[in-house]
Amino acid sequence: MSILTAEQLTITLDDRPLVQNMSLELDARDRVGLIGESGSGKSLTALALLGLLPEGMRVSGRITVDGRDLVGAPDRDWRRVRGNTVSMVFQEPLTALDPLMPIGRQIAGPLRLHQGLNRADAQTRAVEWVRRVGLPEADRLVRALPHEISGGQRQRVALAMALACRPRVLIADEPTTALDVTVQAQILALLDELIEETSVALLFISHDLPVVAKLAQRLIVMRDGRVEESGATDDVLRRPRSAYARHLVASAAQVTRLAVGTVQE
Ligand SMILES: Nc1ncnc2c1ncn2[C@@H]1O[C@H](COP(=O)(O)OP(=O)(O)OP(=O)(O)O)[C@@H](O)[C@H]1O
Repeated sequence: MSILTAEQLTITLDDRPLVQNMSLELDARDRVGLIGESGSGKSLTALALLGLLPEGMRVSGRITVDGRDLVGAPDRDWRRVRGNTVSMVFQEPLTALDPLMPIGRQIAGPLRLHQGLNRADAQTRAVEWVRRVGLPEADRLVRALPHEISGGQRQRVALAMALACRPRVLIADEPTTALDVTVQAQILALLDELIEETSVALLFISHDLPVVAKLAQRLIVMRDGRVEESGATDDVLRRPRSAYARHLVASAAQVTRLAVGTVQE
């Protein structure tokens, strides 16, 4: 049985469809990339999978976690899943972090809530995670507030928070878009290592095809709220079927050629 599925997922606001008939399936160790231009419905899909859609949006279709349909389920059922079975990181880590709480306590919070660890054990685990995500002086850093560390470090903390409870699915929505290119590459390499090590299934959302292609084995291409094309990453890159996917691949190839040209000059 798949861990997480969406079937015929449709999201509407005032009868206007924003996402239509979206389907996806995530099994253990799957790495799926969701790609499309701005406004294509990627983030709303992610929020729907977490039961976090803005007020007023309506969802139809099915979203199952371990076979159980959660569309229309009460928030207490979603809370049991969110941050536990299905976890997330977003573009701006500050949105996930409490500005007034030391980062160690923020990583420890979900461990106490979902895994029932006591304060001391949760804090010890938080220090281990801070170390694991490559942050220096973990013992000291757990006492820092989010604004006292850099953007890249904050995204490492967000990854630690997301993975500490050993979720089975990680949804990462543009997790490196706000970072500069060097830091972006470091976070992607860390993410790659962590998902390999923890066997977590990954849904990686981005508008940047080369970034997605590096991490994902399968791609889902969205446009105007619909799935335009999906398939193995290699197939989509080599033989894009839809005009839109061809355009994405051609633009990415052009950017790569330009970048290579710059290096050679
Ligand atoms: N809170 C909201 N209220 C009204 N419309 C919204 C809201 N959030 C998103 N939309 C609309 O839903 C559609 C899909 O948006 P979504 O944010 O999912 O796109 P996206 O592919 O994630 O884009 P981006 O890459 O810019 O984040 C867009 O037309 C957007 O304008």
